[in-house]
Amino acid sequence: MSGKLINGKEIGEIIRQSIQKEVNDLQEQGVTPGLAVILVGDNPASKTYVSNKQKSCEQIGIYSELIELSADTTEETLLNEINKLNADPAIDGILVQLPLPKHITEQNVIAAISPEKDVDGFHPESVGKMILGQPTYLPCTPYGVMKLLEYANIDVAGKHAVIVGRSHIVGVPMGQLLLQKDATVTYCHSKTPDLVAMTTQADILVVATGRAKMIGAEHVKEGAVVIDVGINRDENNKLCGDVDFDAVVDKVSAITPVPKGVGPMTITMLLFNTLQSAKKKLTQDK
Ligand SMILES: Nc1nc(=O)c2c([nH]1)NC[C@@H]1CN(c3ccc(C(=O)N[C@@H](CCC(=O)O)C(=O)O)cc3)C=[N+]21
Repeated sequence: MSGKLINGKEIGEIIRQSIQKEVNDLQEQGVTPGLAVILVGDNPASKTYVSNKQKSCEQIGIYSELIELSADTTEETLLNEINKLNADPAIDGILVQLPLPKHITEQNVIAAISPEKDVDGFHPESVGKMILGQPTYLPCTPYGVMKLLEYANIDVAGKHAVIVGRSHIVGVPMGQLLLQKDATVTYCHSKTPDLVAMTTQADILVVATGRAKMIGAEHVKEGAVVIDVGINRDENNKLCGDVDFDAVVDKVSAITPVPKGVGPMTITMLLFNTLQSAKKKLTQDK
């Protein structure tokens, strides 16, 4: 049973050790990677995520800057802040915590981030390059999932990967990255008429819907690999995924838990992308 668990905390830790080594090397050359996080409003979940990101930066020697703006901040003010960070040589990566208040148009904000500092990989230029398979910042959550599969020795080529959820930040790029590793990819979403008929065909099932425990035993094929991207609170206010872990664990060959699954990998890949950005600065300056 224990061999089944894909531990994102442990795998993330292994990757962070090599990032930390590279950060140290960079610092010896006089470069400190810097990440700016902009938080608009005071959503408690967002605050927790942001403080996790900051702690992780601190731990491995990445400079981090938090810009906190009130919930009624105008789009114009936010765009001004982004422009300042675009021009700030101490900042290699800019992350605007999503979701944003409704009066702000997310696409305008994402498009304002310099693609050179787009460590989330959300800018249209980054998305385009990802789809074309060109070097770019890959979105941290799908990238983290690919690393989990790699470290868990799960070969993707020729497998049928079924993605549940079609968000621009997880579901859509997830399918793209799996496709690039030669998986056969099926996307499912809220308008899919017979979800069970689709998900039971999955060798690799990735769930990113934001609906607590929506995937049960009836959705999974015996021996499937299940990746749970969801982070929700259950009826007892306990952290849980989009997958009913207890219901499927005996049926699957491998599964990511929540917490300690995909979440820590998202942050790990954010640190990785920030390091890559800082490394570019080094070669450009010389
Ligand atoms: N521009 C932007 N980029 C993001 O990457 C982004 C975002 N906005 N908005 C919100 C989501 C969510 N997200 C998480 C990252 C790590 C954990 C994480 O580390 N979770 C831990 C602990 C969770 C806990 O204790 O609350 C775990 O799953 O083990 C969770 C959630 C990044 N997001």
